[in-house]
Amino acid sequence: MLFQNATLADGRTRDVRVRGERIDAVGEDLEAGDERVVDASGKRLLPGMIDTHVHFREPAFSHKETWVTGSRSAAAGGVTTVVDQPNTDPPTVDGAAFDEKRDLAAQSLVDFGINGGVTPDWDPDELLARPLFALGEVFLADSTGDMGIDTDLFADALERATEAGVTVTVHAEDATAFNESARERTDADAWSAYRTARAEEVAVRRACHIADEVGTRIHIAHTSTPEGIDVASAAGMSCEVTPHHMLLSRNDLPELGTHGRMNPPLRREKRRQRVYDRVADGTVDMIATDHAPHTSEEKDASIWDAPSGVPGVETALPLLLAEARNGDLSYERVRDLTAANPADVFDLPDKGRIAEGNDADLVLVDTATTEPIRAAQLHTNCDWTPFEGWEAVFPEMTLVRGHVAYEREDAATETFGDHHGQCVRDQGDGSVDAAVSESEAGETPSDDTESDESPDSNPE
Ligand SMILES: O=C1C[C@@H](C(=O)O)NC(=O)N1
Repeated sequence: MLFQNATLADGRTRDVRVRGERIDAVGEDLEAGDERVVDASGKRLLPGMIDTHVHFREPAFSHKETWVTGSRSAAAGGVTTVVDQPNTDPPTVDGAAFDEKRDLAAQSLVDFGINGGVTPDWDPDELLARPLFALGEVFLADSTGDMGIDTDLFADALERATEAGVTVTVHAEDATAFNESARERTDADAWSAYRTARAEEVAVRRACHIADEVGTRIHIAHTSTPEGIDVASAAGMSCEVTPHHMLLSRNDLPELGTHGRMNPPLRREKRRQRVYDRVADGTVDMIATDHAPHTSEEKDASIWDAPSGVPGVETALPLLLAEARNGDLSYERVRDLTAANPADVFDLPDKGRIAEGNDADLVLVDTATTEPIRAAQLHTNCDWTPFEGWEAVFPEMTLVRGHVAYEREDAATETFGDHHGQCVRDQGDGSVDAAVSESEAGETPSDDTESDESPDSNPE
C-alpha cells in the first residue's frame, strides 16, 4: 500500500509505503507500483495508538467485553496494540491463567500484550516465565476483582519482577487514606469524596519509595491528580493518564450519575485542569484508557453497589485528535502520548513511530471535520459511553502490521479485516526473520531516512 501526500504529526507532507507488515519507505514522490494507492492529501497519517491499559474481560465476563468486540472497538478507534489487565476470572496470576488468556487473545484483531497480576496466591515462578507484557496492574487497593495487596507483598513482587527483567505497573490508591465519612452519602459524587486525591498521592509516594529501595523503575497507571503525577515524575517514574481524568471532572457527575464511578474517581475541576496541563506539557508520559466496560444494567445501581469503570478504547484517540484540532494539544504531543512514548517506556522498538523498518501500525484521519460520539455506533459490548455527544475525529483506516484492520467510507459503511493480531512479547514467531528478509527485499531506497519522530521526542 502507498499513502501519497500524507501529513505527518510534525506537519511534513510525505508518501509512506507499506510492504508486507513493515513500513518500507517514508519519502517524497515515491513511485507507485502495482500496490493499492491511497490519496492521503490533506489527511493525517499517525502511528497507531498503543493502549497500555485495557480490560477486555475474558475469561469470565464476556457479556461486558470479549477479545473480538474489544479489539474491533480498538481498531475502529485507531488503537493498534492493547495491553490487557489481570483482573479476570481466573485472575491472571499463574501460568495456566496466562496460557488460557493467551489462547483467547488469539482472536484479537489488533496486536496485544497480556499483563500478569499479583495476589497472595500468585505463582511468580510460573507467571514470570511467561511472555508477560508487564507485571500489573498491581493493585495497592481493591478495585474491580478485589486484587488489592499489602506493602510486603508489593515489595516482594517488585523484587521478583526486577530479577526477571519485567516492568511493574501500579494502581496506586491507599485505602487507609479513604474518607470513611463519605460513606453516609448516596449521591454520585460520594465515590469521589470517598476515594480521595490524597489516597493517590500517598500510594504513589509509597510505591516510588519502595521501587527506589529495590533499585527499579515502575510505571504508575491512570494517575488522576496533579499531586500523583508530580510525585511520580520527581521520582523518575513514568505515568499514564486516562481520557476521562483528562476531560471529565466531578462537575460531570450530576449528569453521569453512577456511570461516572471509576477507580481512581473523577476529581475536582481545578485538579482536572492541572492534570490536563501536565498532559500538554509532557510531564505525563502517555494516555492509556483503562477501558473498563460494565453494562448499563450493571451500572444502574446505587453509588456503593455500581461497578467501577468506564469504556474508552474507541474514543481516546478520536477525542485527543479533536483537542489537537482545537489547538489545545499539538499533533506531535498526541503522537508521543499515544504511540512513541508507550513504545519507549515498554520497550517496543518496532512500534510507535512512522519510520522505515517499523511495524506498519498506522492510522489515517481526516481532521477537517468532527462528528459526535454515539454509543450506538461504537463496537464495544458496553452499551454506553461517558463521552456521548462529544465531538471527535474517528479514523478512516487503521492498519495493524500492514493489514487493514478497519476501514470506513462513512459511519454507515465500515469493514473490519480478518487478520489476527500478535502477542507483542512472543519470541521466535518468525517476525524478526521476516523483518530482515523484507528489508533485504526492499529495493527502493527512501530519500527520507529520517524518522517521523526526533529521537528526543520523549518528554522525559
Ligand atoms: O482499577 C480499575 C479496574 C477497572 C475494572 O473494572 O476492571 N475499573 C476501574 O474503574 N478501575
